[in-house]
Amino acid sequence: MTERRAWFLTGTDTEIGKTFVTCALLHAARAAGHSAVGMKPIAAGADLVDGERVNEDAARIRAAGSFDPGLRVLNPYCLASPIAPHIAAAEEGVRIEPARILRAFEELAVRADVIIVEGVGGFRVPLDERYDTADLAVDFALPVILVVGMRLGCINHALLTVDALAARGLRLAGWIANRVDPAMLRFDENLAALQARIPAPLLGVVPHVPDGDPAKAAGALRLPD
Ligand SMILES: Nc1ncnc2c1ncn2[C@@H]1O[C@H](COP(=O)(O)OP(=O)(O)OP(=O)(O)O)[C@@H](O)[C@H]1O
Ligand SMILES: C[C@H](N)[C@H](N)CCCCCC(=O)O
Ligand SMILES: [Mg+2]
Repeated sequence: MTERRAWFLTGTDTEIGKTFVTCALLHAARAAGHSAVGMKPIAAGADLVDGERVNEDAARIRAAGSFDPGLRVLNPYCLASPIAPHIAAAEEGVRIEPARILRAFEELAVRADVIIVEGVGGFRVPLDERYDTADLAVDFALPVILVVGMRLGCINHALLTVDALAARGLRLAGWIANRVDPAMLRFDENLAALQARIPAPLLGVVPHVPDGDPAKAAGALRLPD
């Protein structure tokens, strides 16, 4: 039997390709013969489909997995507005309970040998007045994958995230450079600056895929050892 492996995937910001890379990693894992699923514990922004709230990230992650664990297992908290989640939750009177998220994770994890959990926004996004996504990563107790959205400003964001992970005792299993901005100037020099400073393996440089199909980026990536 294959050993179960799971990671918490975070990024340098919102809209930098966490979902894109999560899906590409799931495709890469499946191509290597693994049963692979993703999870989006908390999402902000939803459409109503047949009376059920569906978040776009959750739908993309659901489509990329080996099997469908059910939308509310894959995405236990789906808030309506595409805003900071603690504000969306407060507006709806929802309290985010970490225990419910961890139960859902166990439910899907028993059926897969590769699991990728996508955070929300960057690494320290509040979920209520005291708890944030860094606390959630600690509660998951998983090694972390960091997606760096390659655009001006990402070096600072990446290094702050690396420091924040270390401060919580989390292990950075690897990082991925995602070419979210294909027009970034001095790409190679920026990549070299990050490689020299991030104390973890580079798992891949994801090209800009014009049609946004993450399956086409799977070959540019590997899972952490
Ligand atoms: N390498 C890439 N090539 C082409 N398009 C990309 C790439 N990476 C990301 N994108 C596109 O950029 C947009 C933002 O990416 P994505 O939704 O994955 O970001 P995110 O970090 O998950 O955002 P959020 O914080 O909302 O979860 C999407 O439209 C996605 O398809
Ligand atoms: C709605 C959006 N796409 C993200 N899912 C939420 C990003 C929250 C960012 C909060 C912040 O750091 O200011
Ligand atoms: Mg996302």
